[in-house]
Amino acid sequence: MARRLFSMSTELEDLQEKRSEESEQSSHFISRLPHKSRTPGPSGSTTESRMATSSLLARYQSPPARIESLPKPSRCFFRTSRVLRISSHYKSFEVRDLSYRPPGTQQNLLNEVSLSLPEKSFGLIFGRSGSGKTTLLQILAGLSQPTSGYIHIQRLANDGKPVQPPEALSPERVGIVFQFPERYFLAESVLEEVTFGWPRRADSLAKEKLASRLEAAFCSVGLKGISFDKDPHSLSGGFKRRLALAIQLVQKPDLLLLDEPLAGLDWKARVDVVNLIKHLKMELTILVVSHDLKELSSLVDQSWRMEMGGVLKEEPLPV
Ligand SMILES: Nc1ncnc2c1ncn2[C@@H]1O[C@H](COP(=O)(O)OP(=O)(O)OP(=O)(O)O)[C@@H](O)[C@H]1O
Repeated sequence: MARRLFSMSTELEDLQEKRSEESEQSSHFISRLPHKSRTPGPSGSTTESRMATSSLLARYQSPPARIESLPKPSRCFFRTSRVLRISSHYKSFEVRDLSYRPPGTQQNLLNEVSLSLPEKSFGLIFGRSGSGKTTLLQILAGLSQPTSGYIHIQRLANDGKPVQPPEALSPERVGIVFQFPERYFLAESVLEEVTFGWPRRADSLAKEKLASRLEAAFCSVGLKGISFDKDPHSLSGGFKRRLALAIQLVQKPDLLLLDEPLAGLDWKARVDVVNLIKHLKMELTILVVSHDLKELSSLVDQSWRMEMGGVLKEEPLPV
């Protein structure tokens, strides 16, 4: 499969020429959308536009990121099975005293949010609609700048003590899959969708690397063997989510953010996505915002409630 992908490189270059034109059109599209700092009204339309803007920005500014349903995750899993780690250190994602007030507004949407999540664990944020959960994910993905506070990676010894000063978390190391990611698919084929935003003139080594990452990502979400010519809009709900997830996994993120990964899926696709996330958790640190607490509860290592006014409190899932 990697060889096949590699041989598609010329096609890819043509495609990316086209993409550059599309990119201009998309920038135009972005400029036509309401500015992210504009105060949205209560209706869904402005929120929808905001999400579309963020989705496009995520795919242009940082390596692309987003999810879907499936047959069992294939065994050719991303970086394969769990490796016995003989290390006295581990990493933890740390958010400290993070506040956010959109430019031009008078009120903080997030207020001194702090959380820490050890690598290869699963964190879940729940809470009422409008409390600021998605806003937090967007900041962690680097799509908005916090007004104050820090987002760090901290290396810790097994006794939990820091072994060196914290490093800033680079947005390139973060993947984000928005709610209903399929609504933001832009391309007419799976190949175009997944290669959106790839470097236009990659050398053959870089292309080979991307092709092998793509193979691993498709494998890990159970999309191996899918036709690259297929229209992504014609995939089932679950497969669209898988494609959106694969787009993010190509970049090998350290932290994967999922906003309502089960929203809008039928029961079978929901079960599939939960199983897929369970497998991904062996390799990645995952932070999810969701109202589907029951279905995700078996995966949760840590959970927080976001209270109205953007105040985050560590709290077990309600039973
Ligand atoms: N850039 C912005 N400017 C002004 N207000 C904003 C901006 N972004 C988000 N908001 C508002 O902040 C509040 C929190 O929105 P957010 O989408 O983060 O909530 P949420 O907890 O994820 O809600 P839901 O569970 O419904 O998805 C909402 O009232 C939203 O309209």
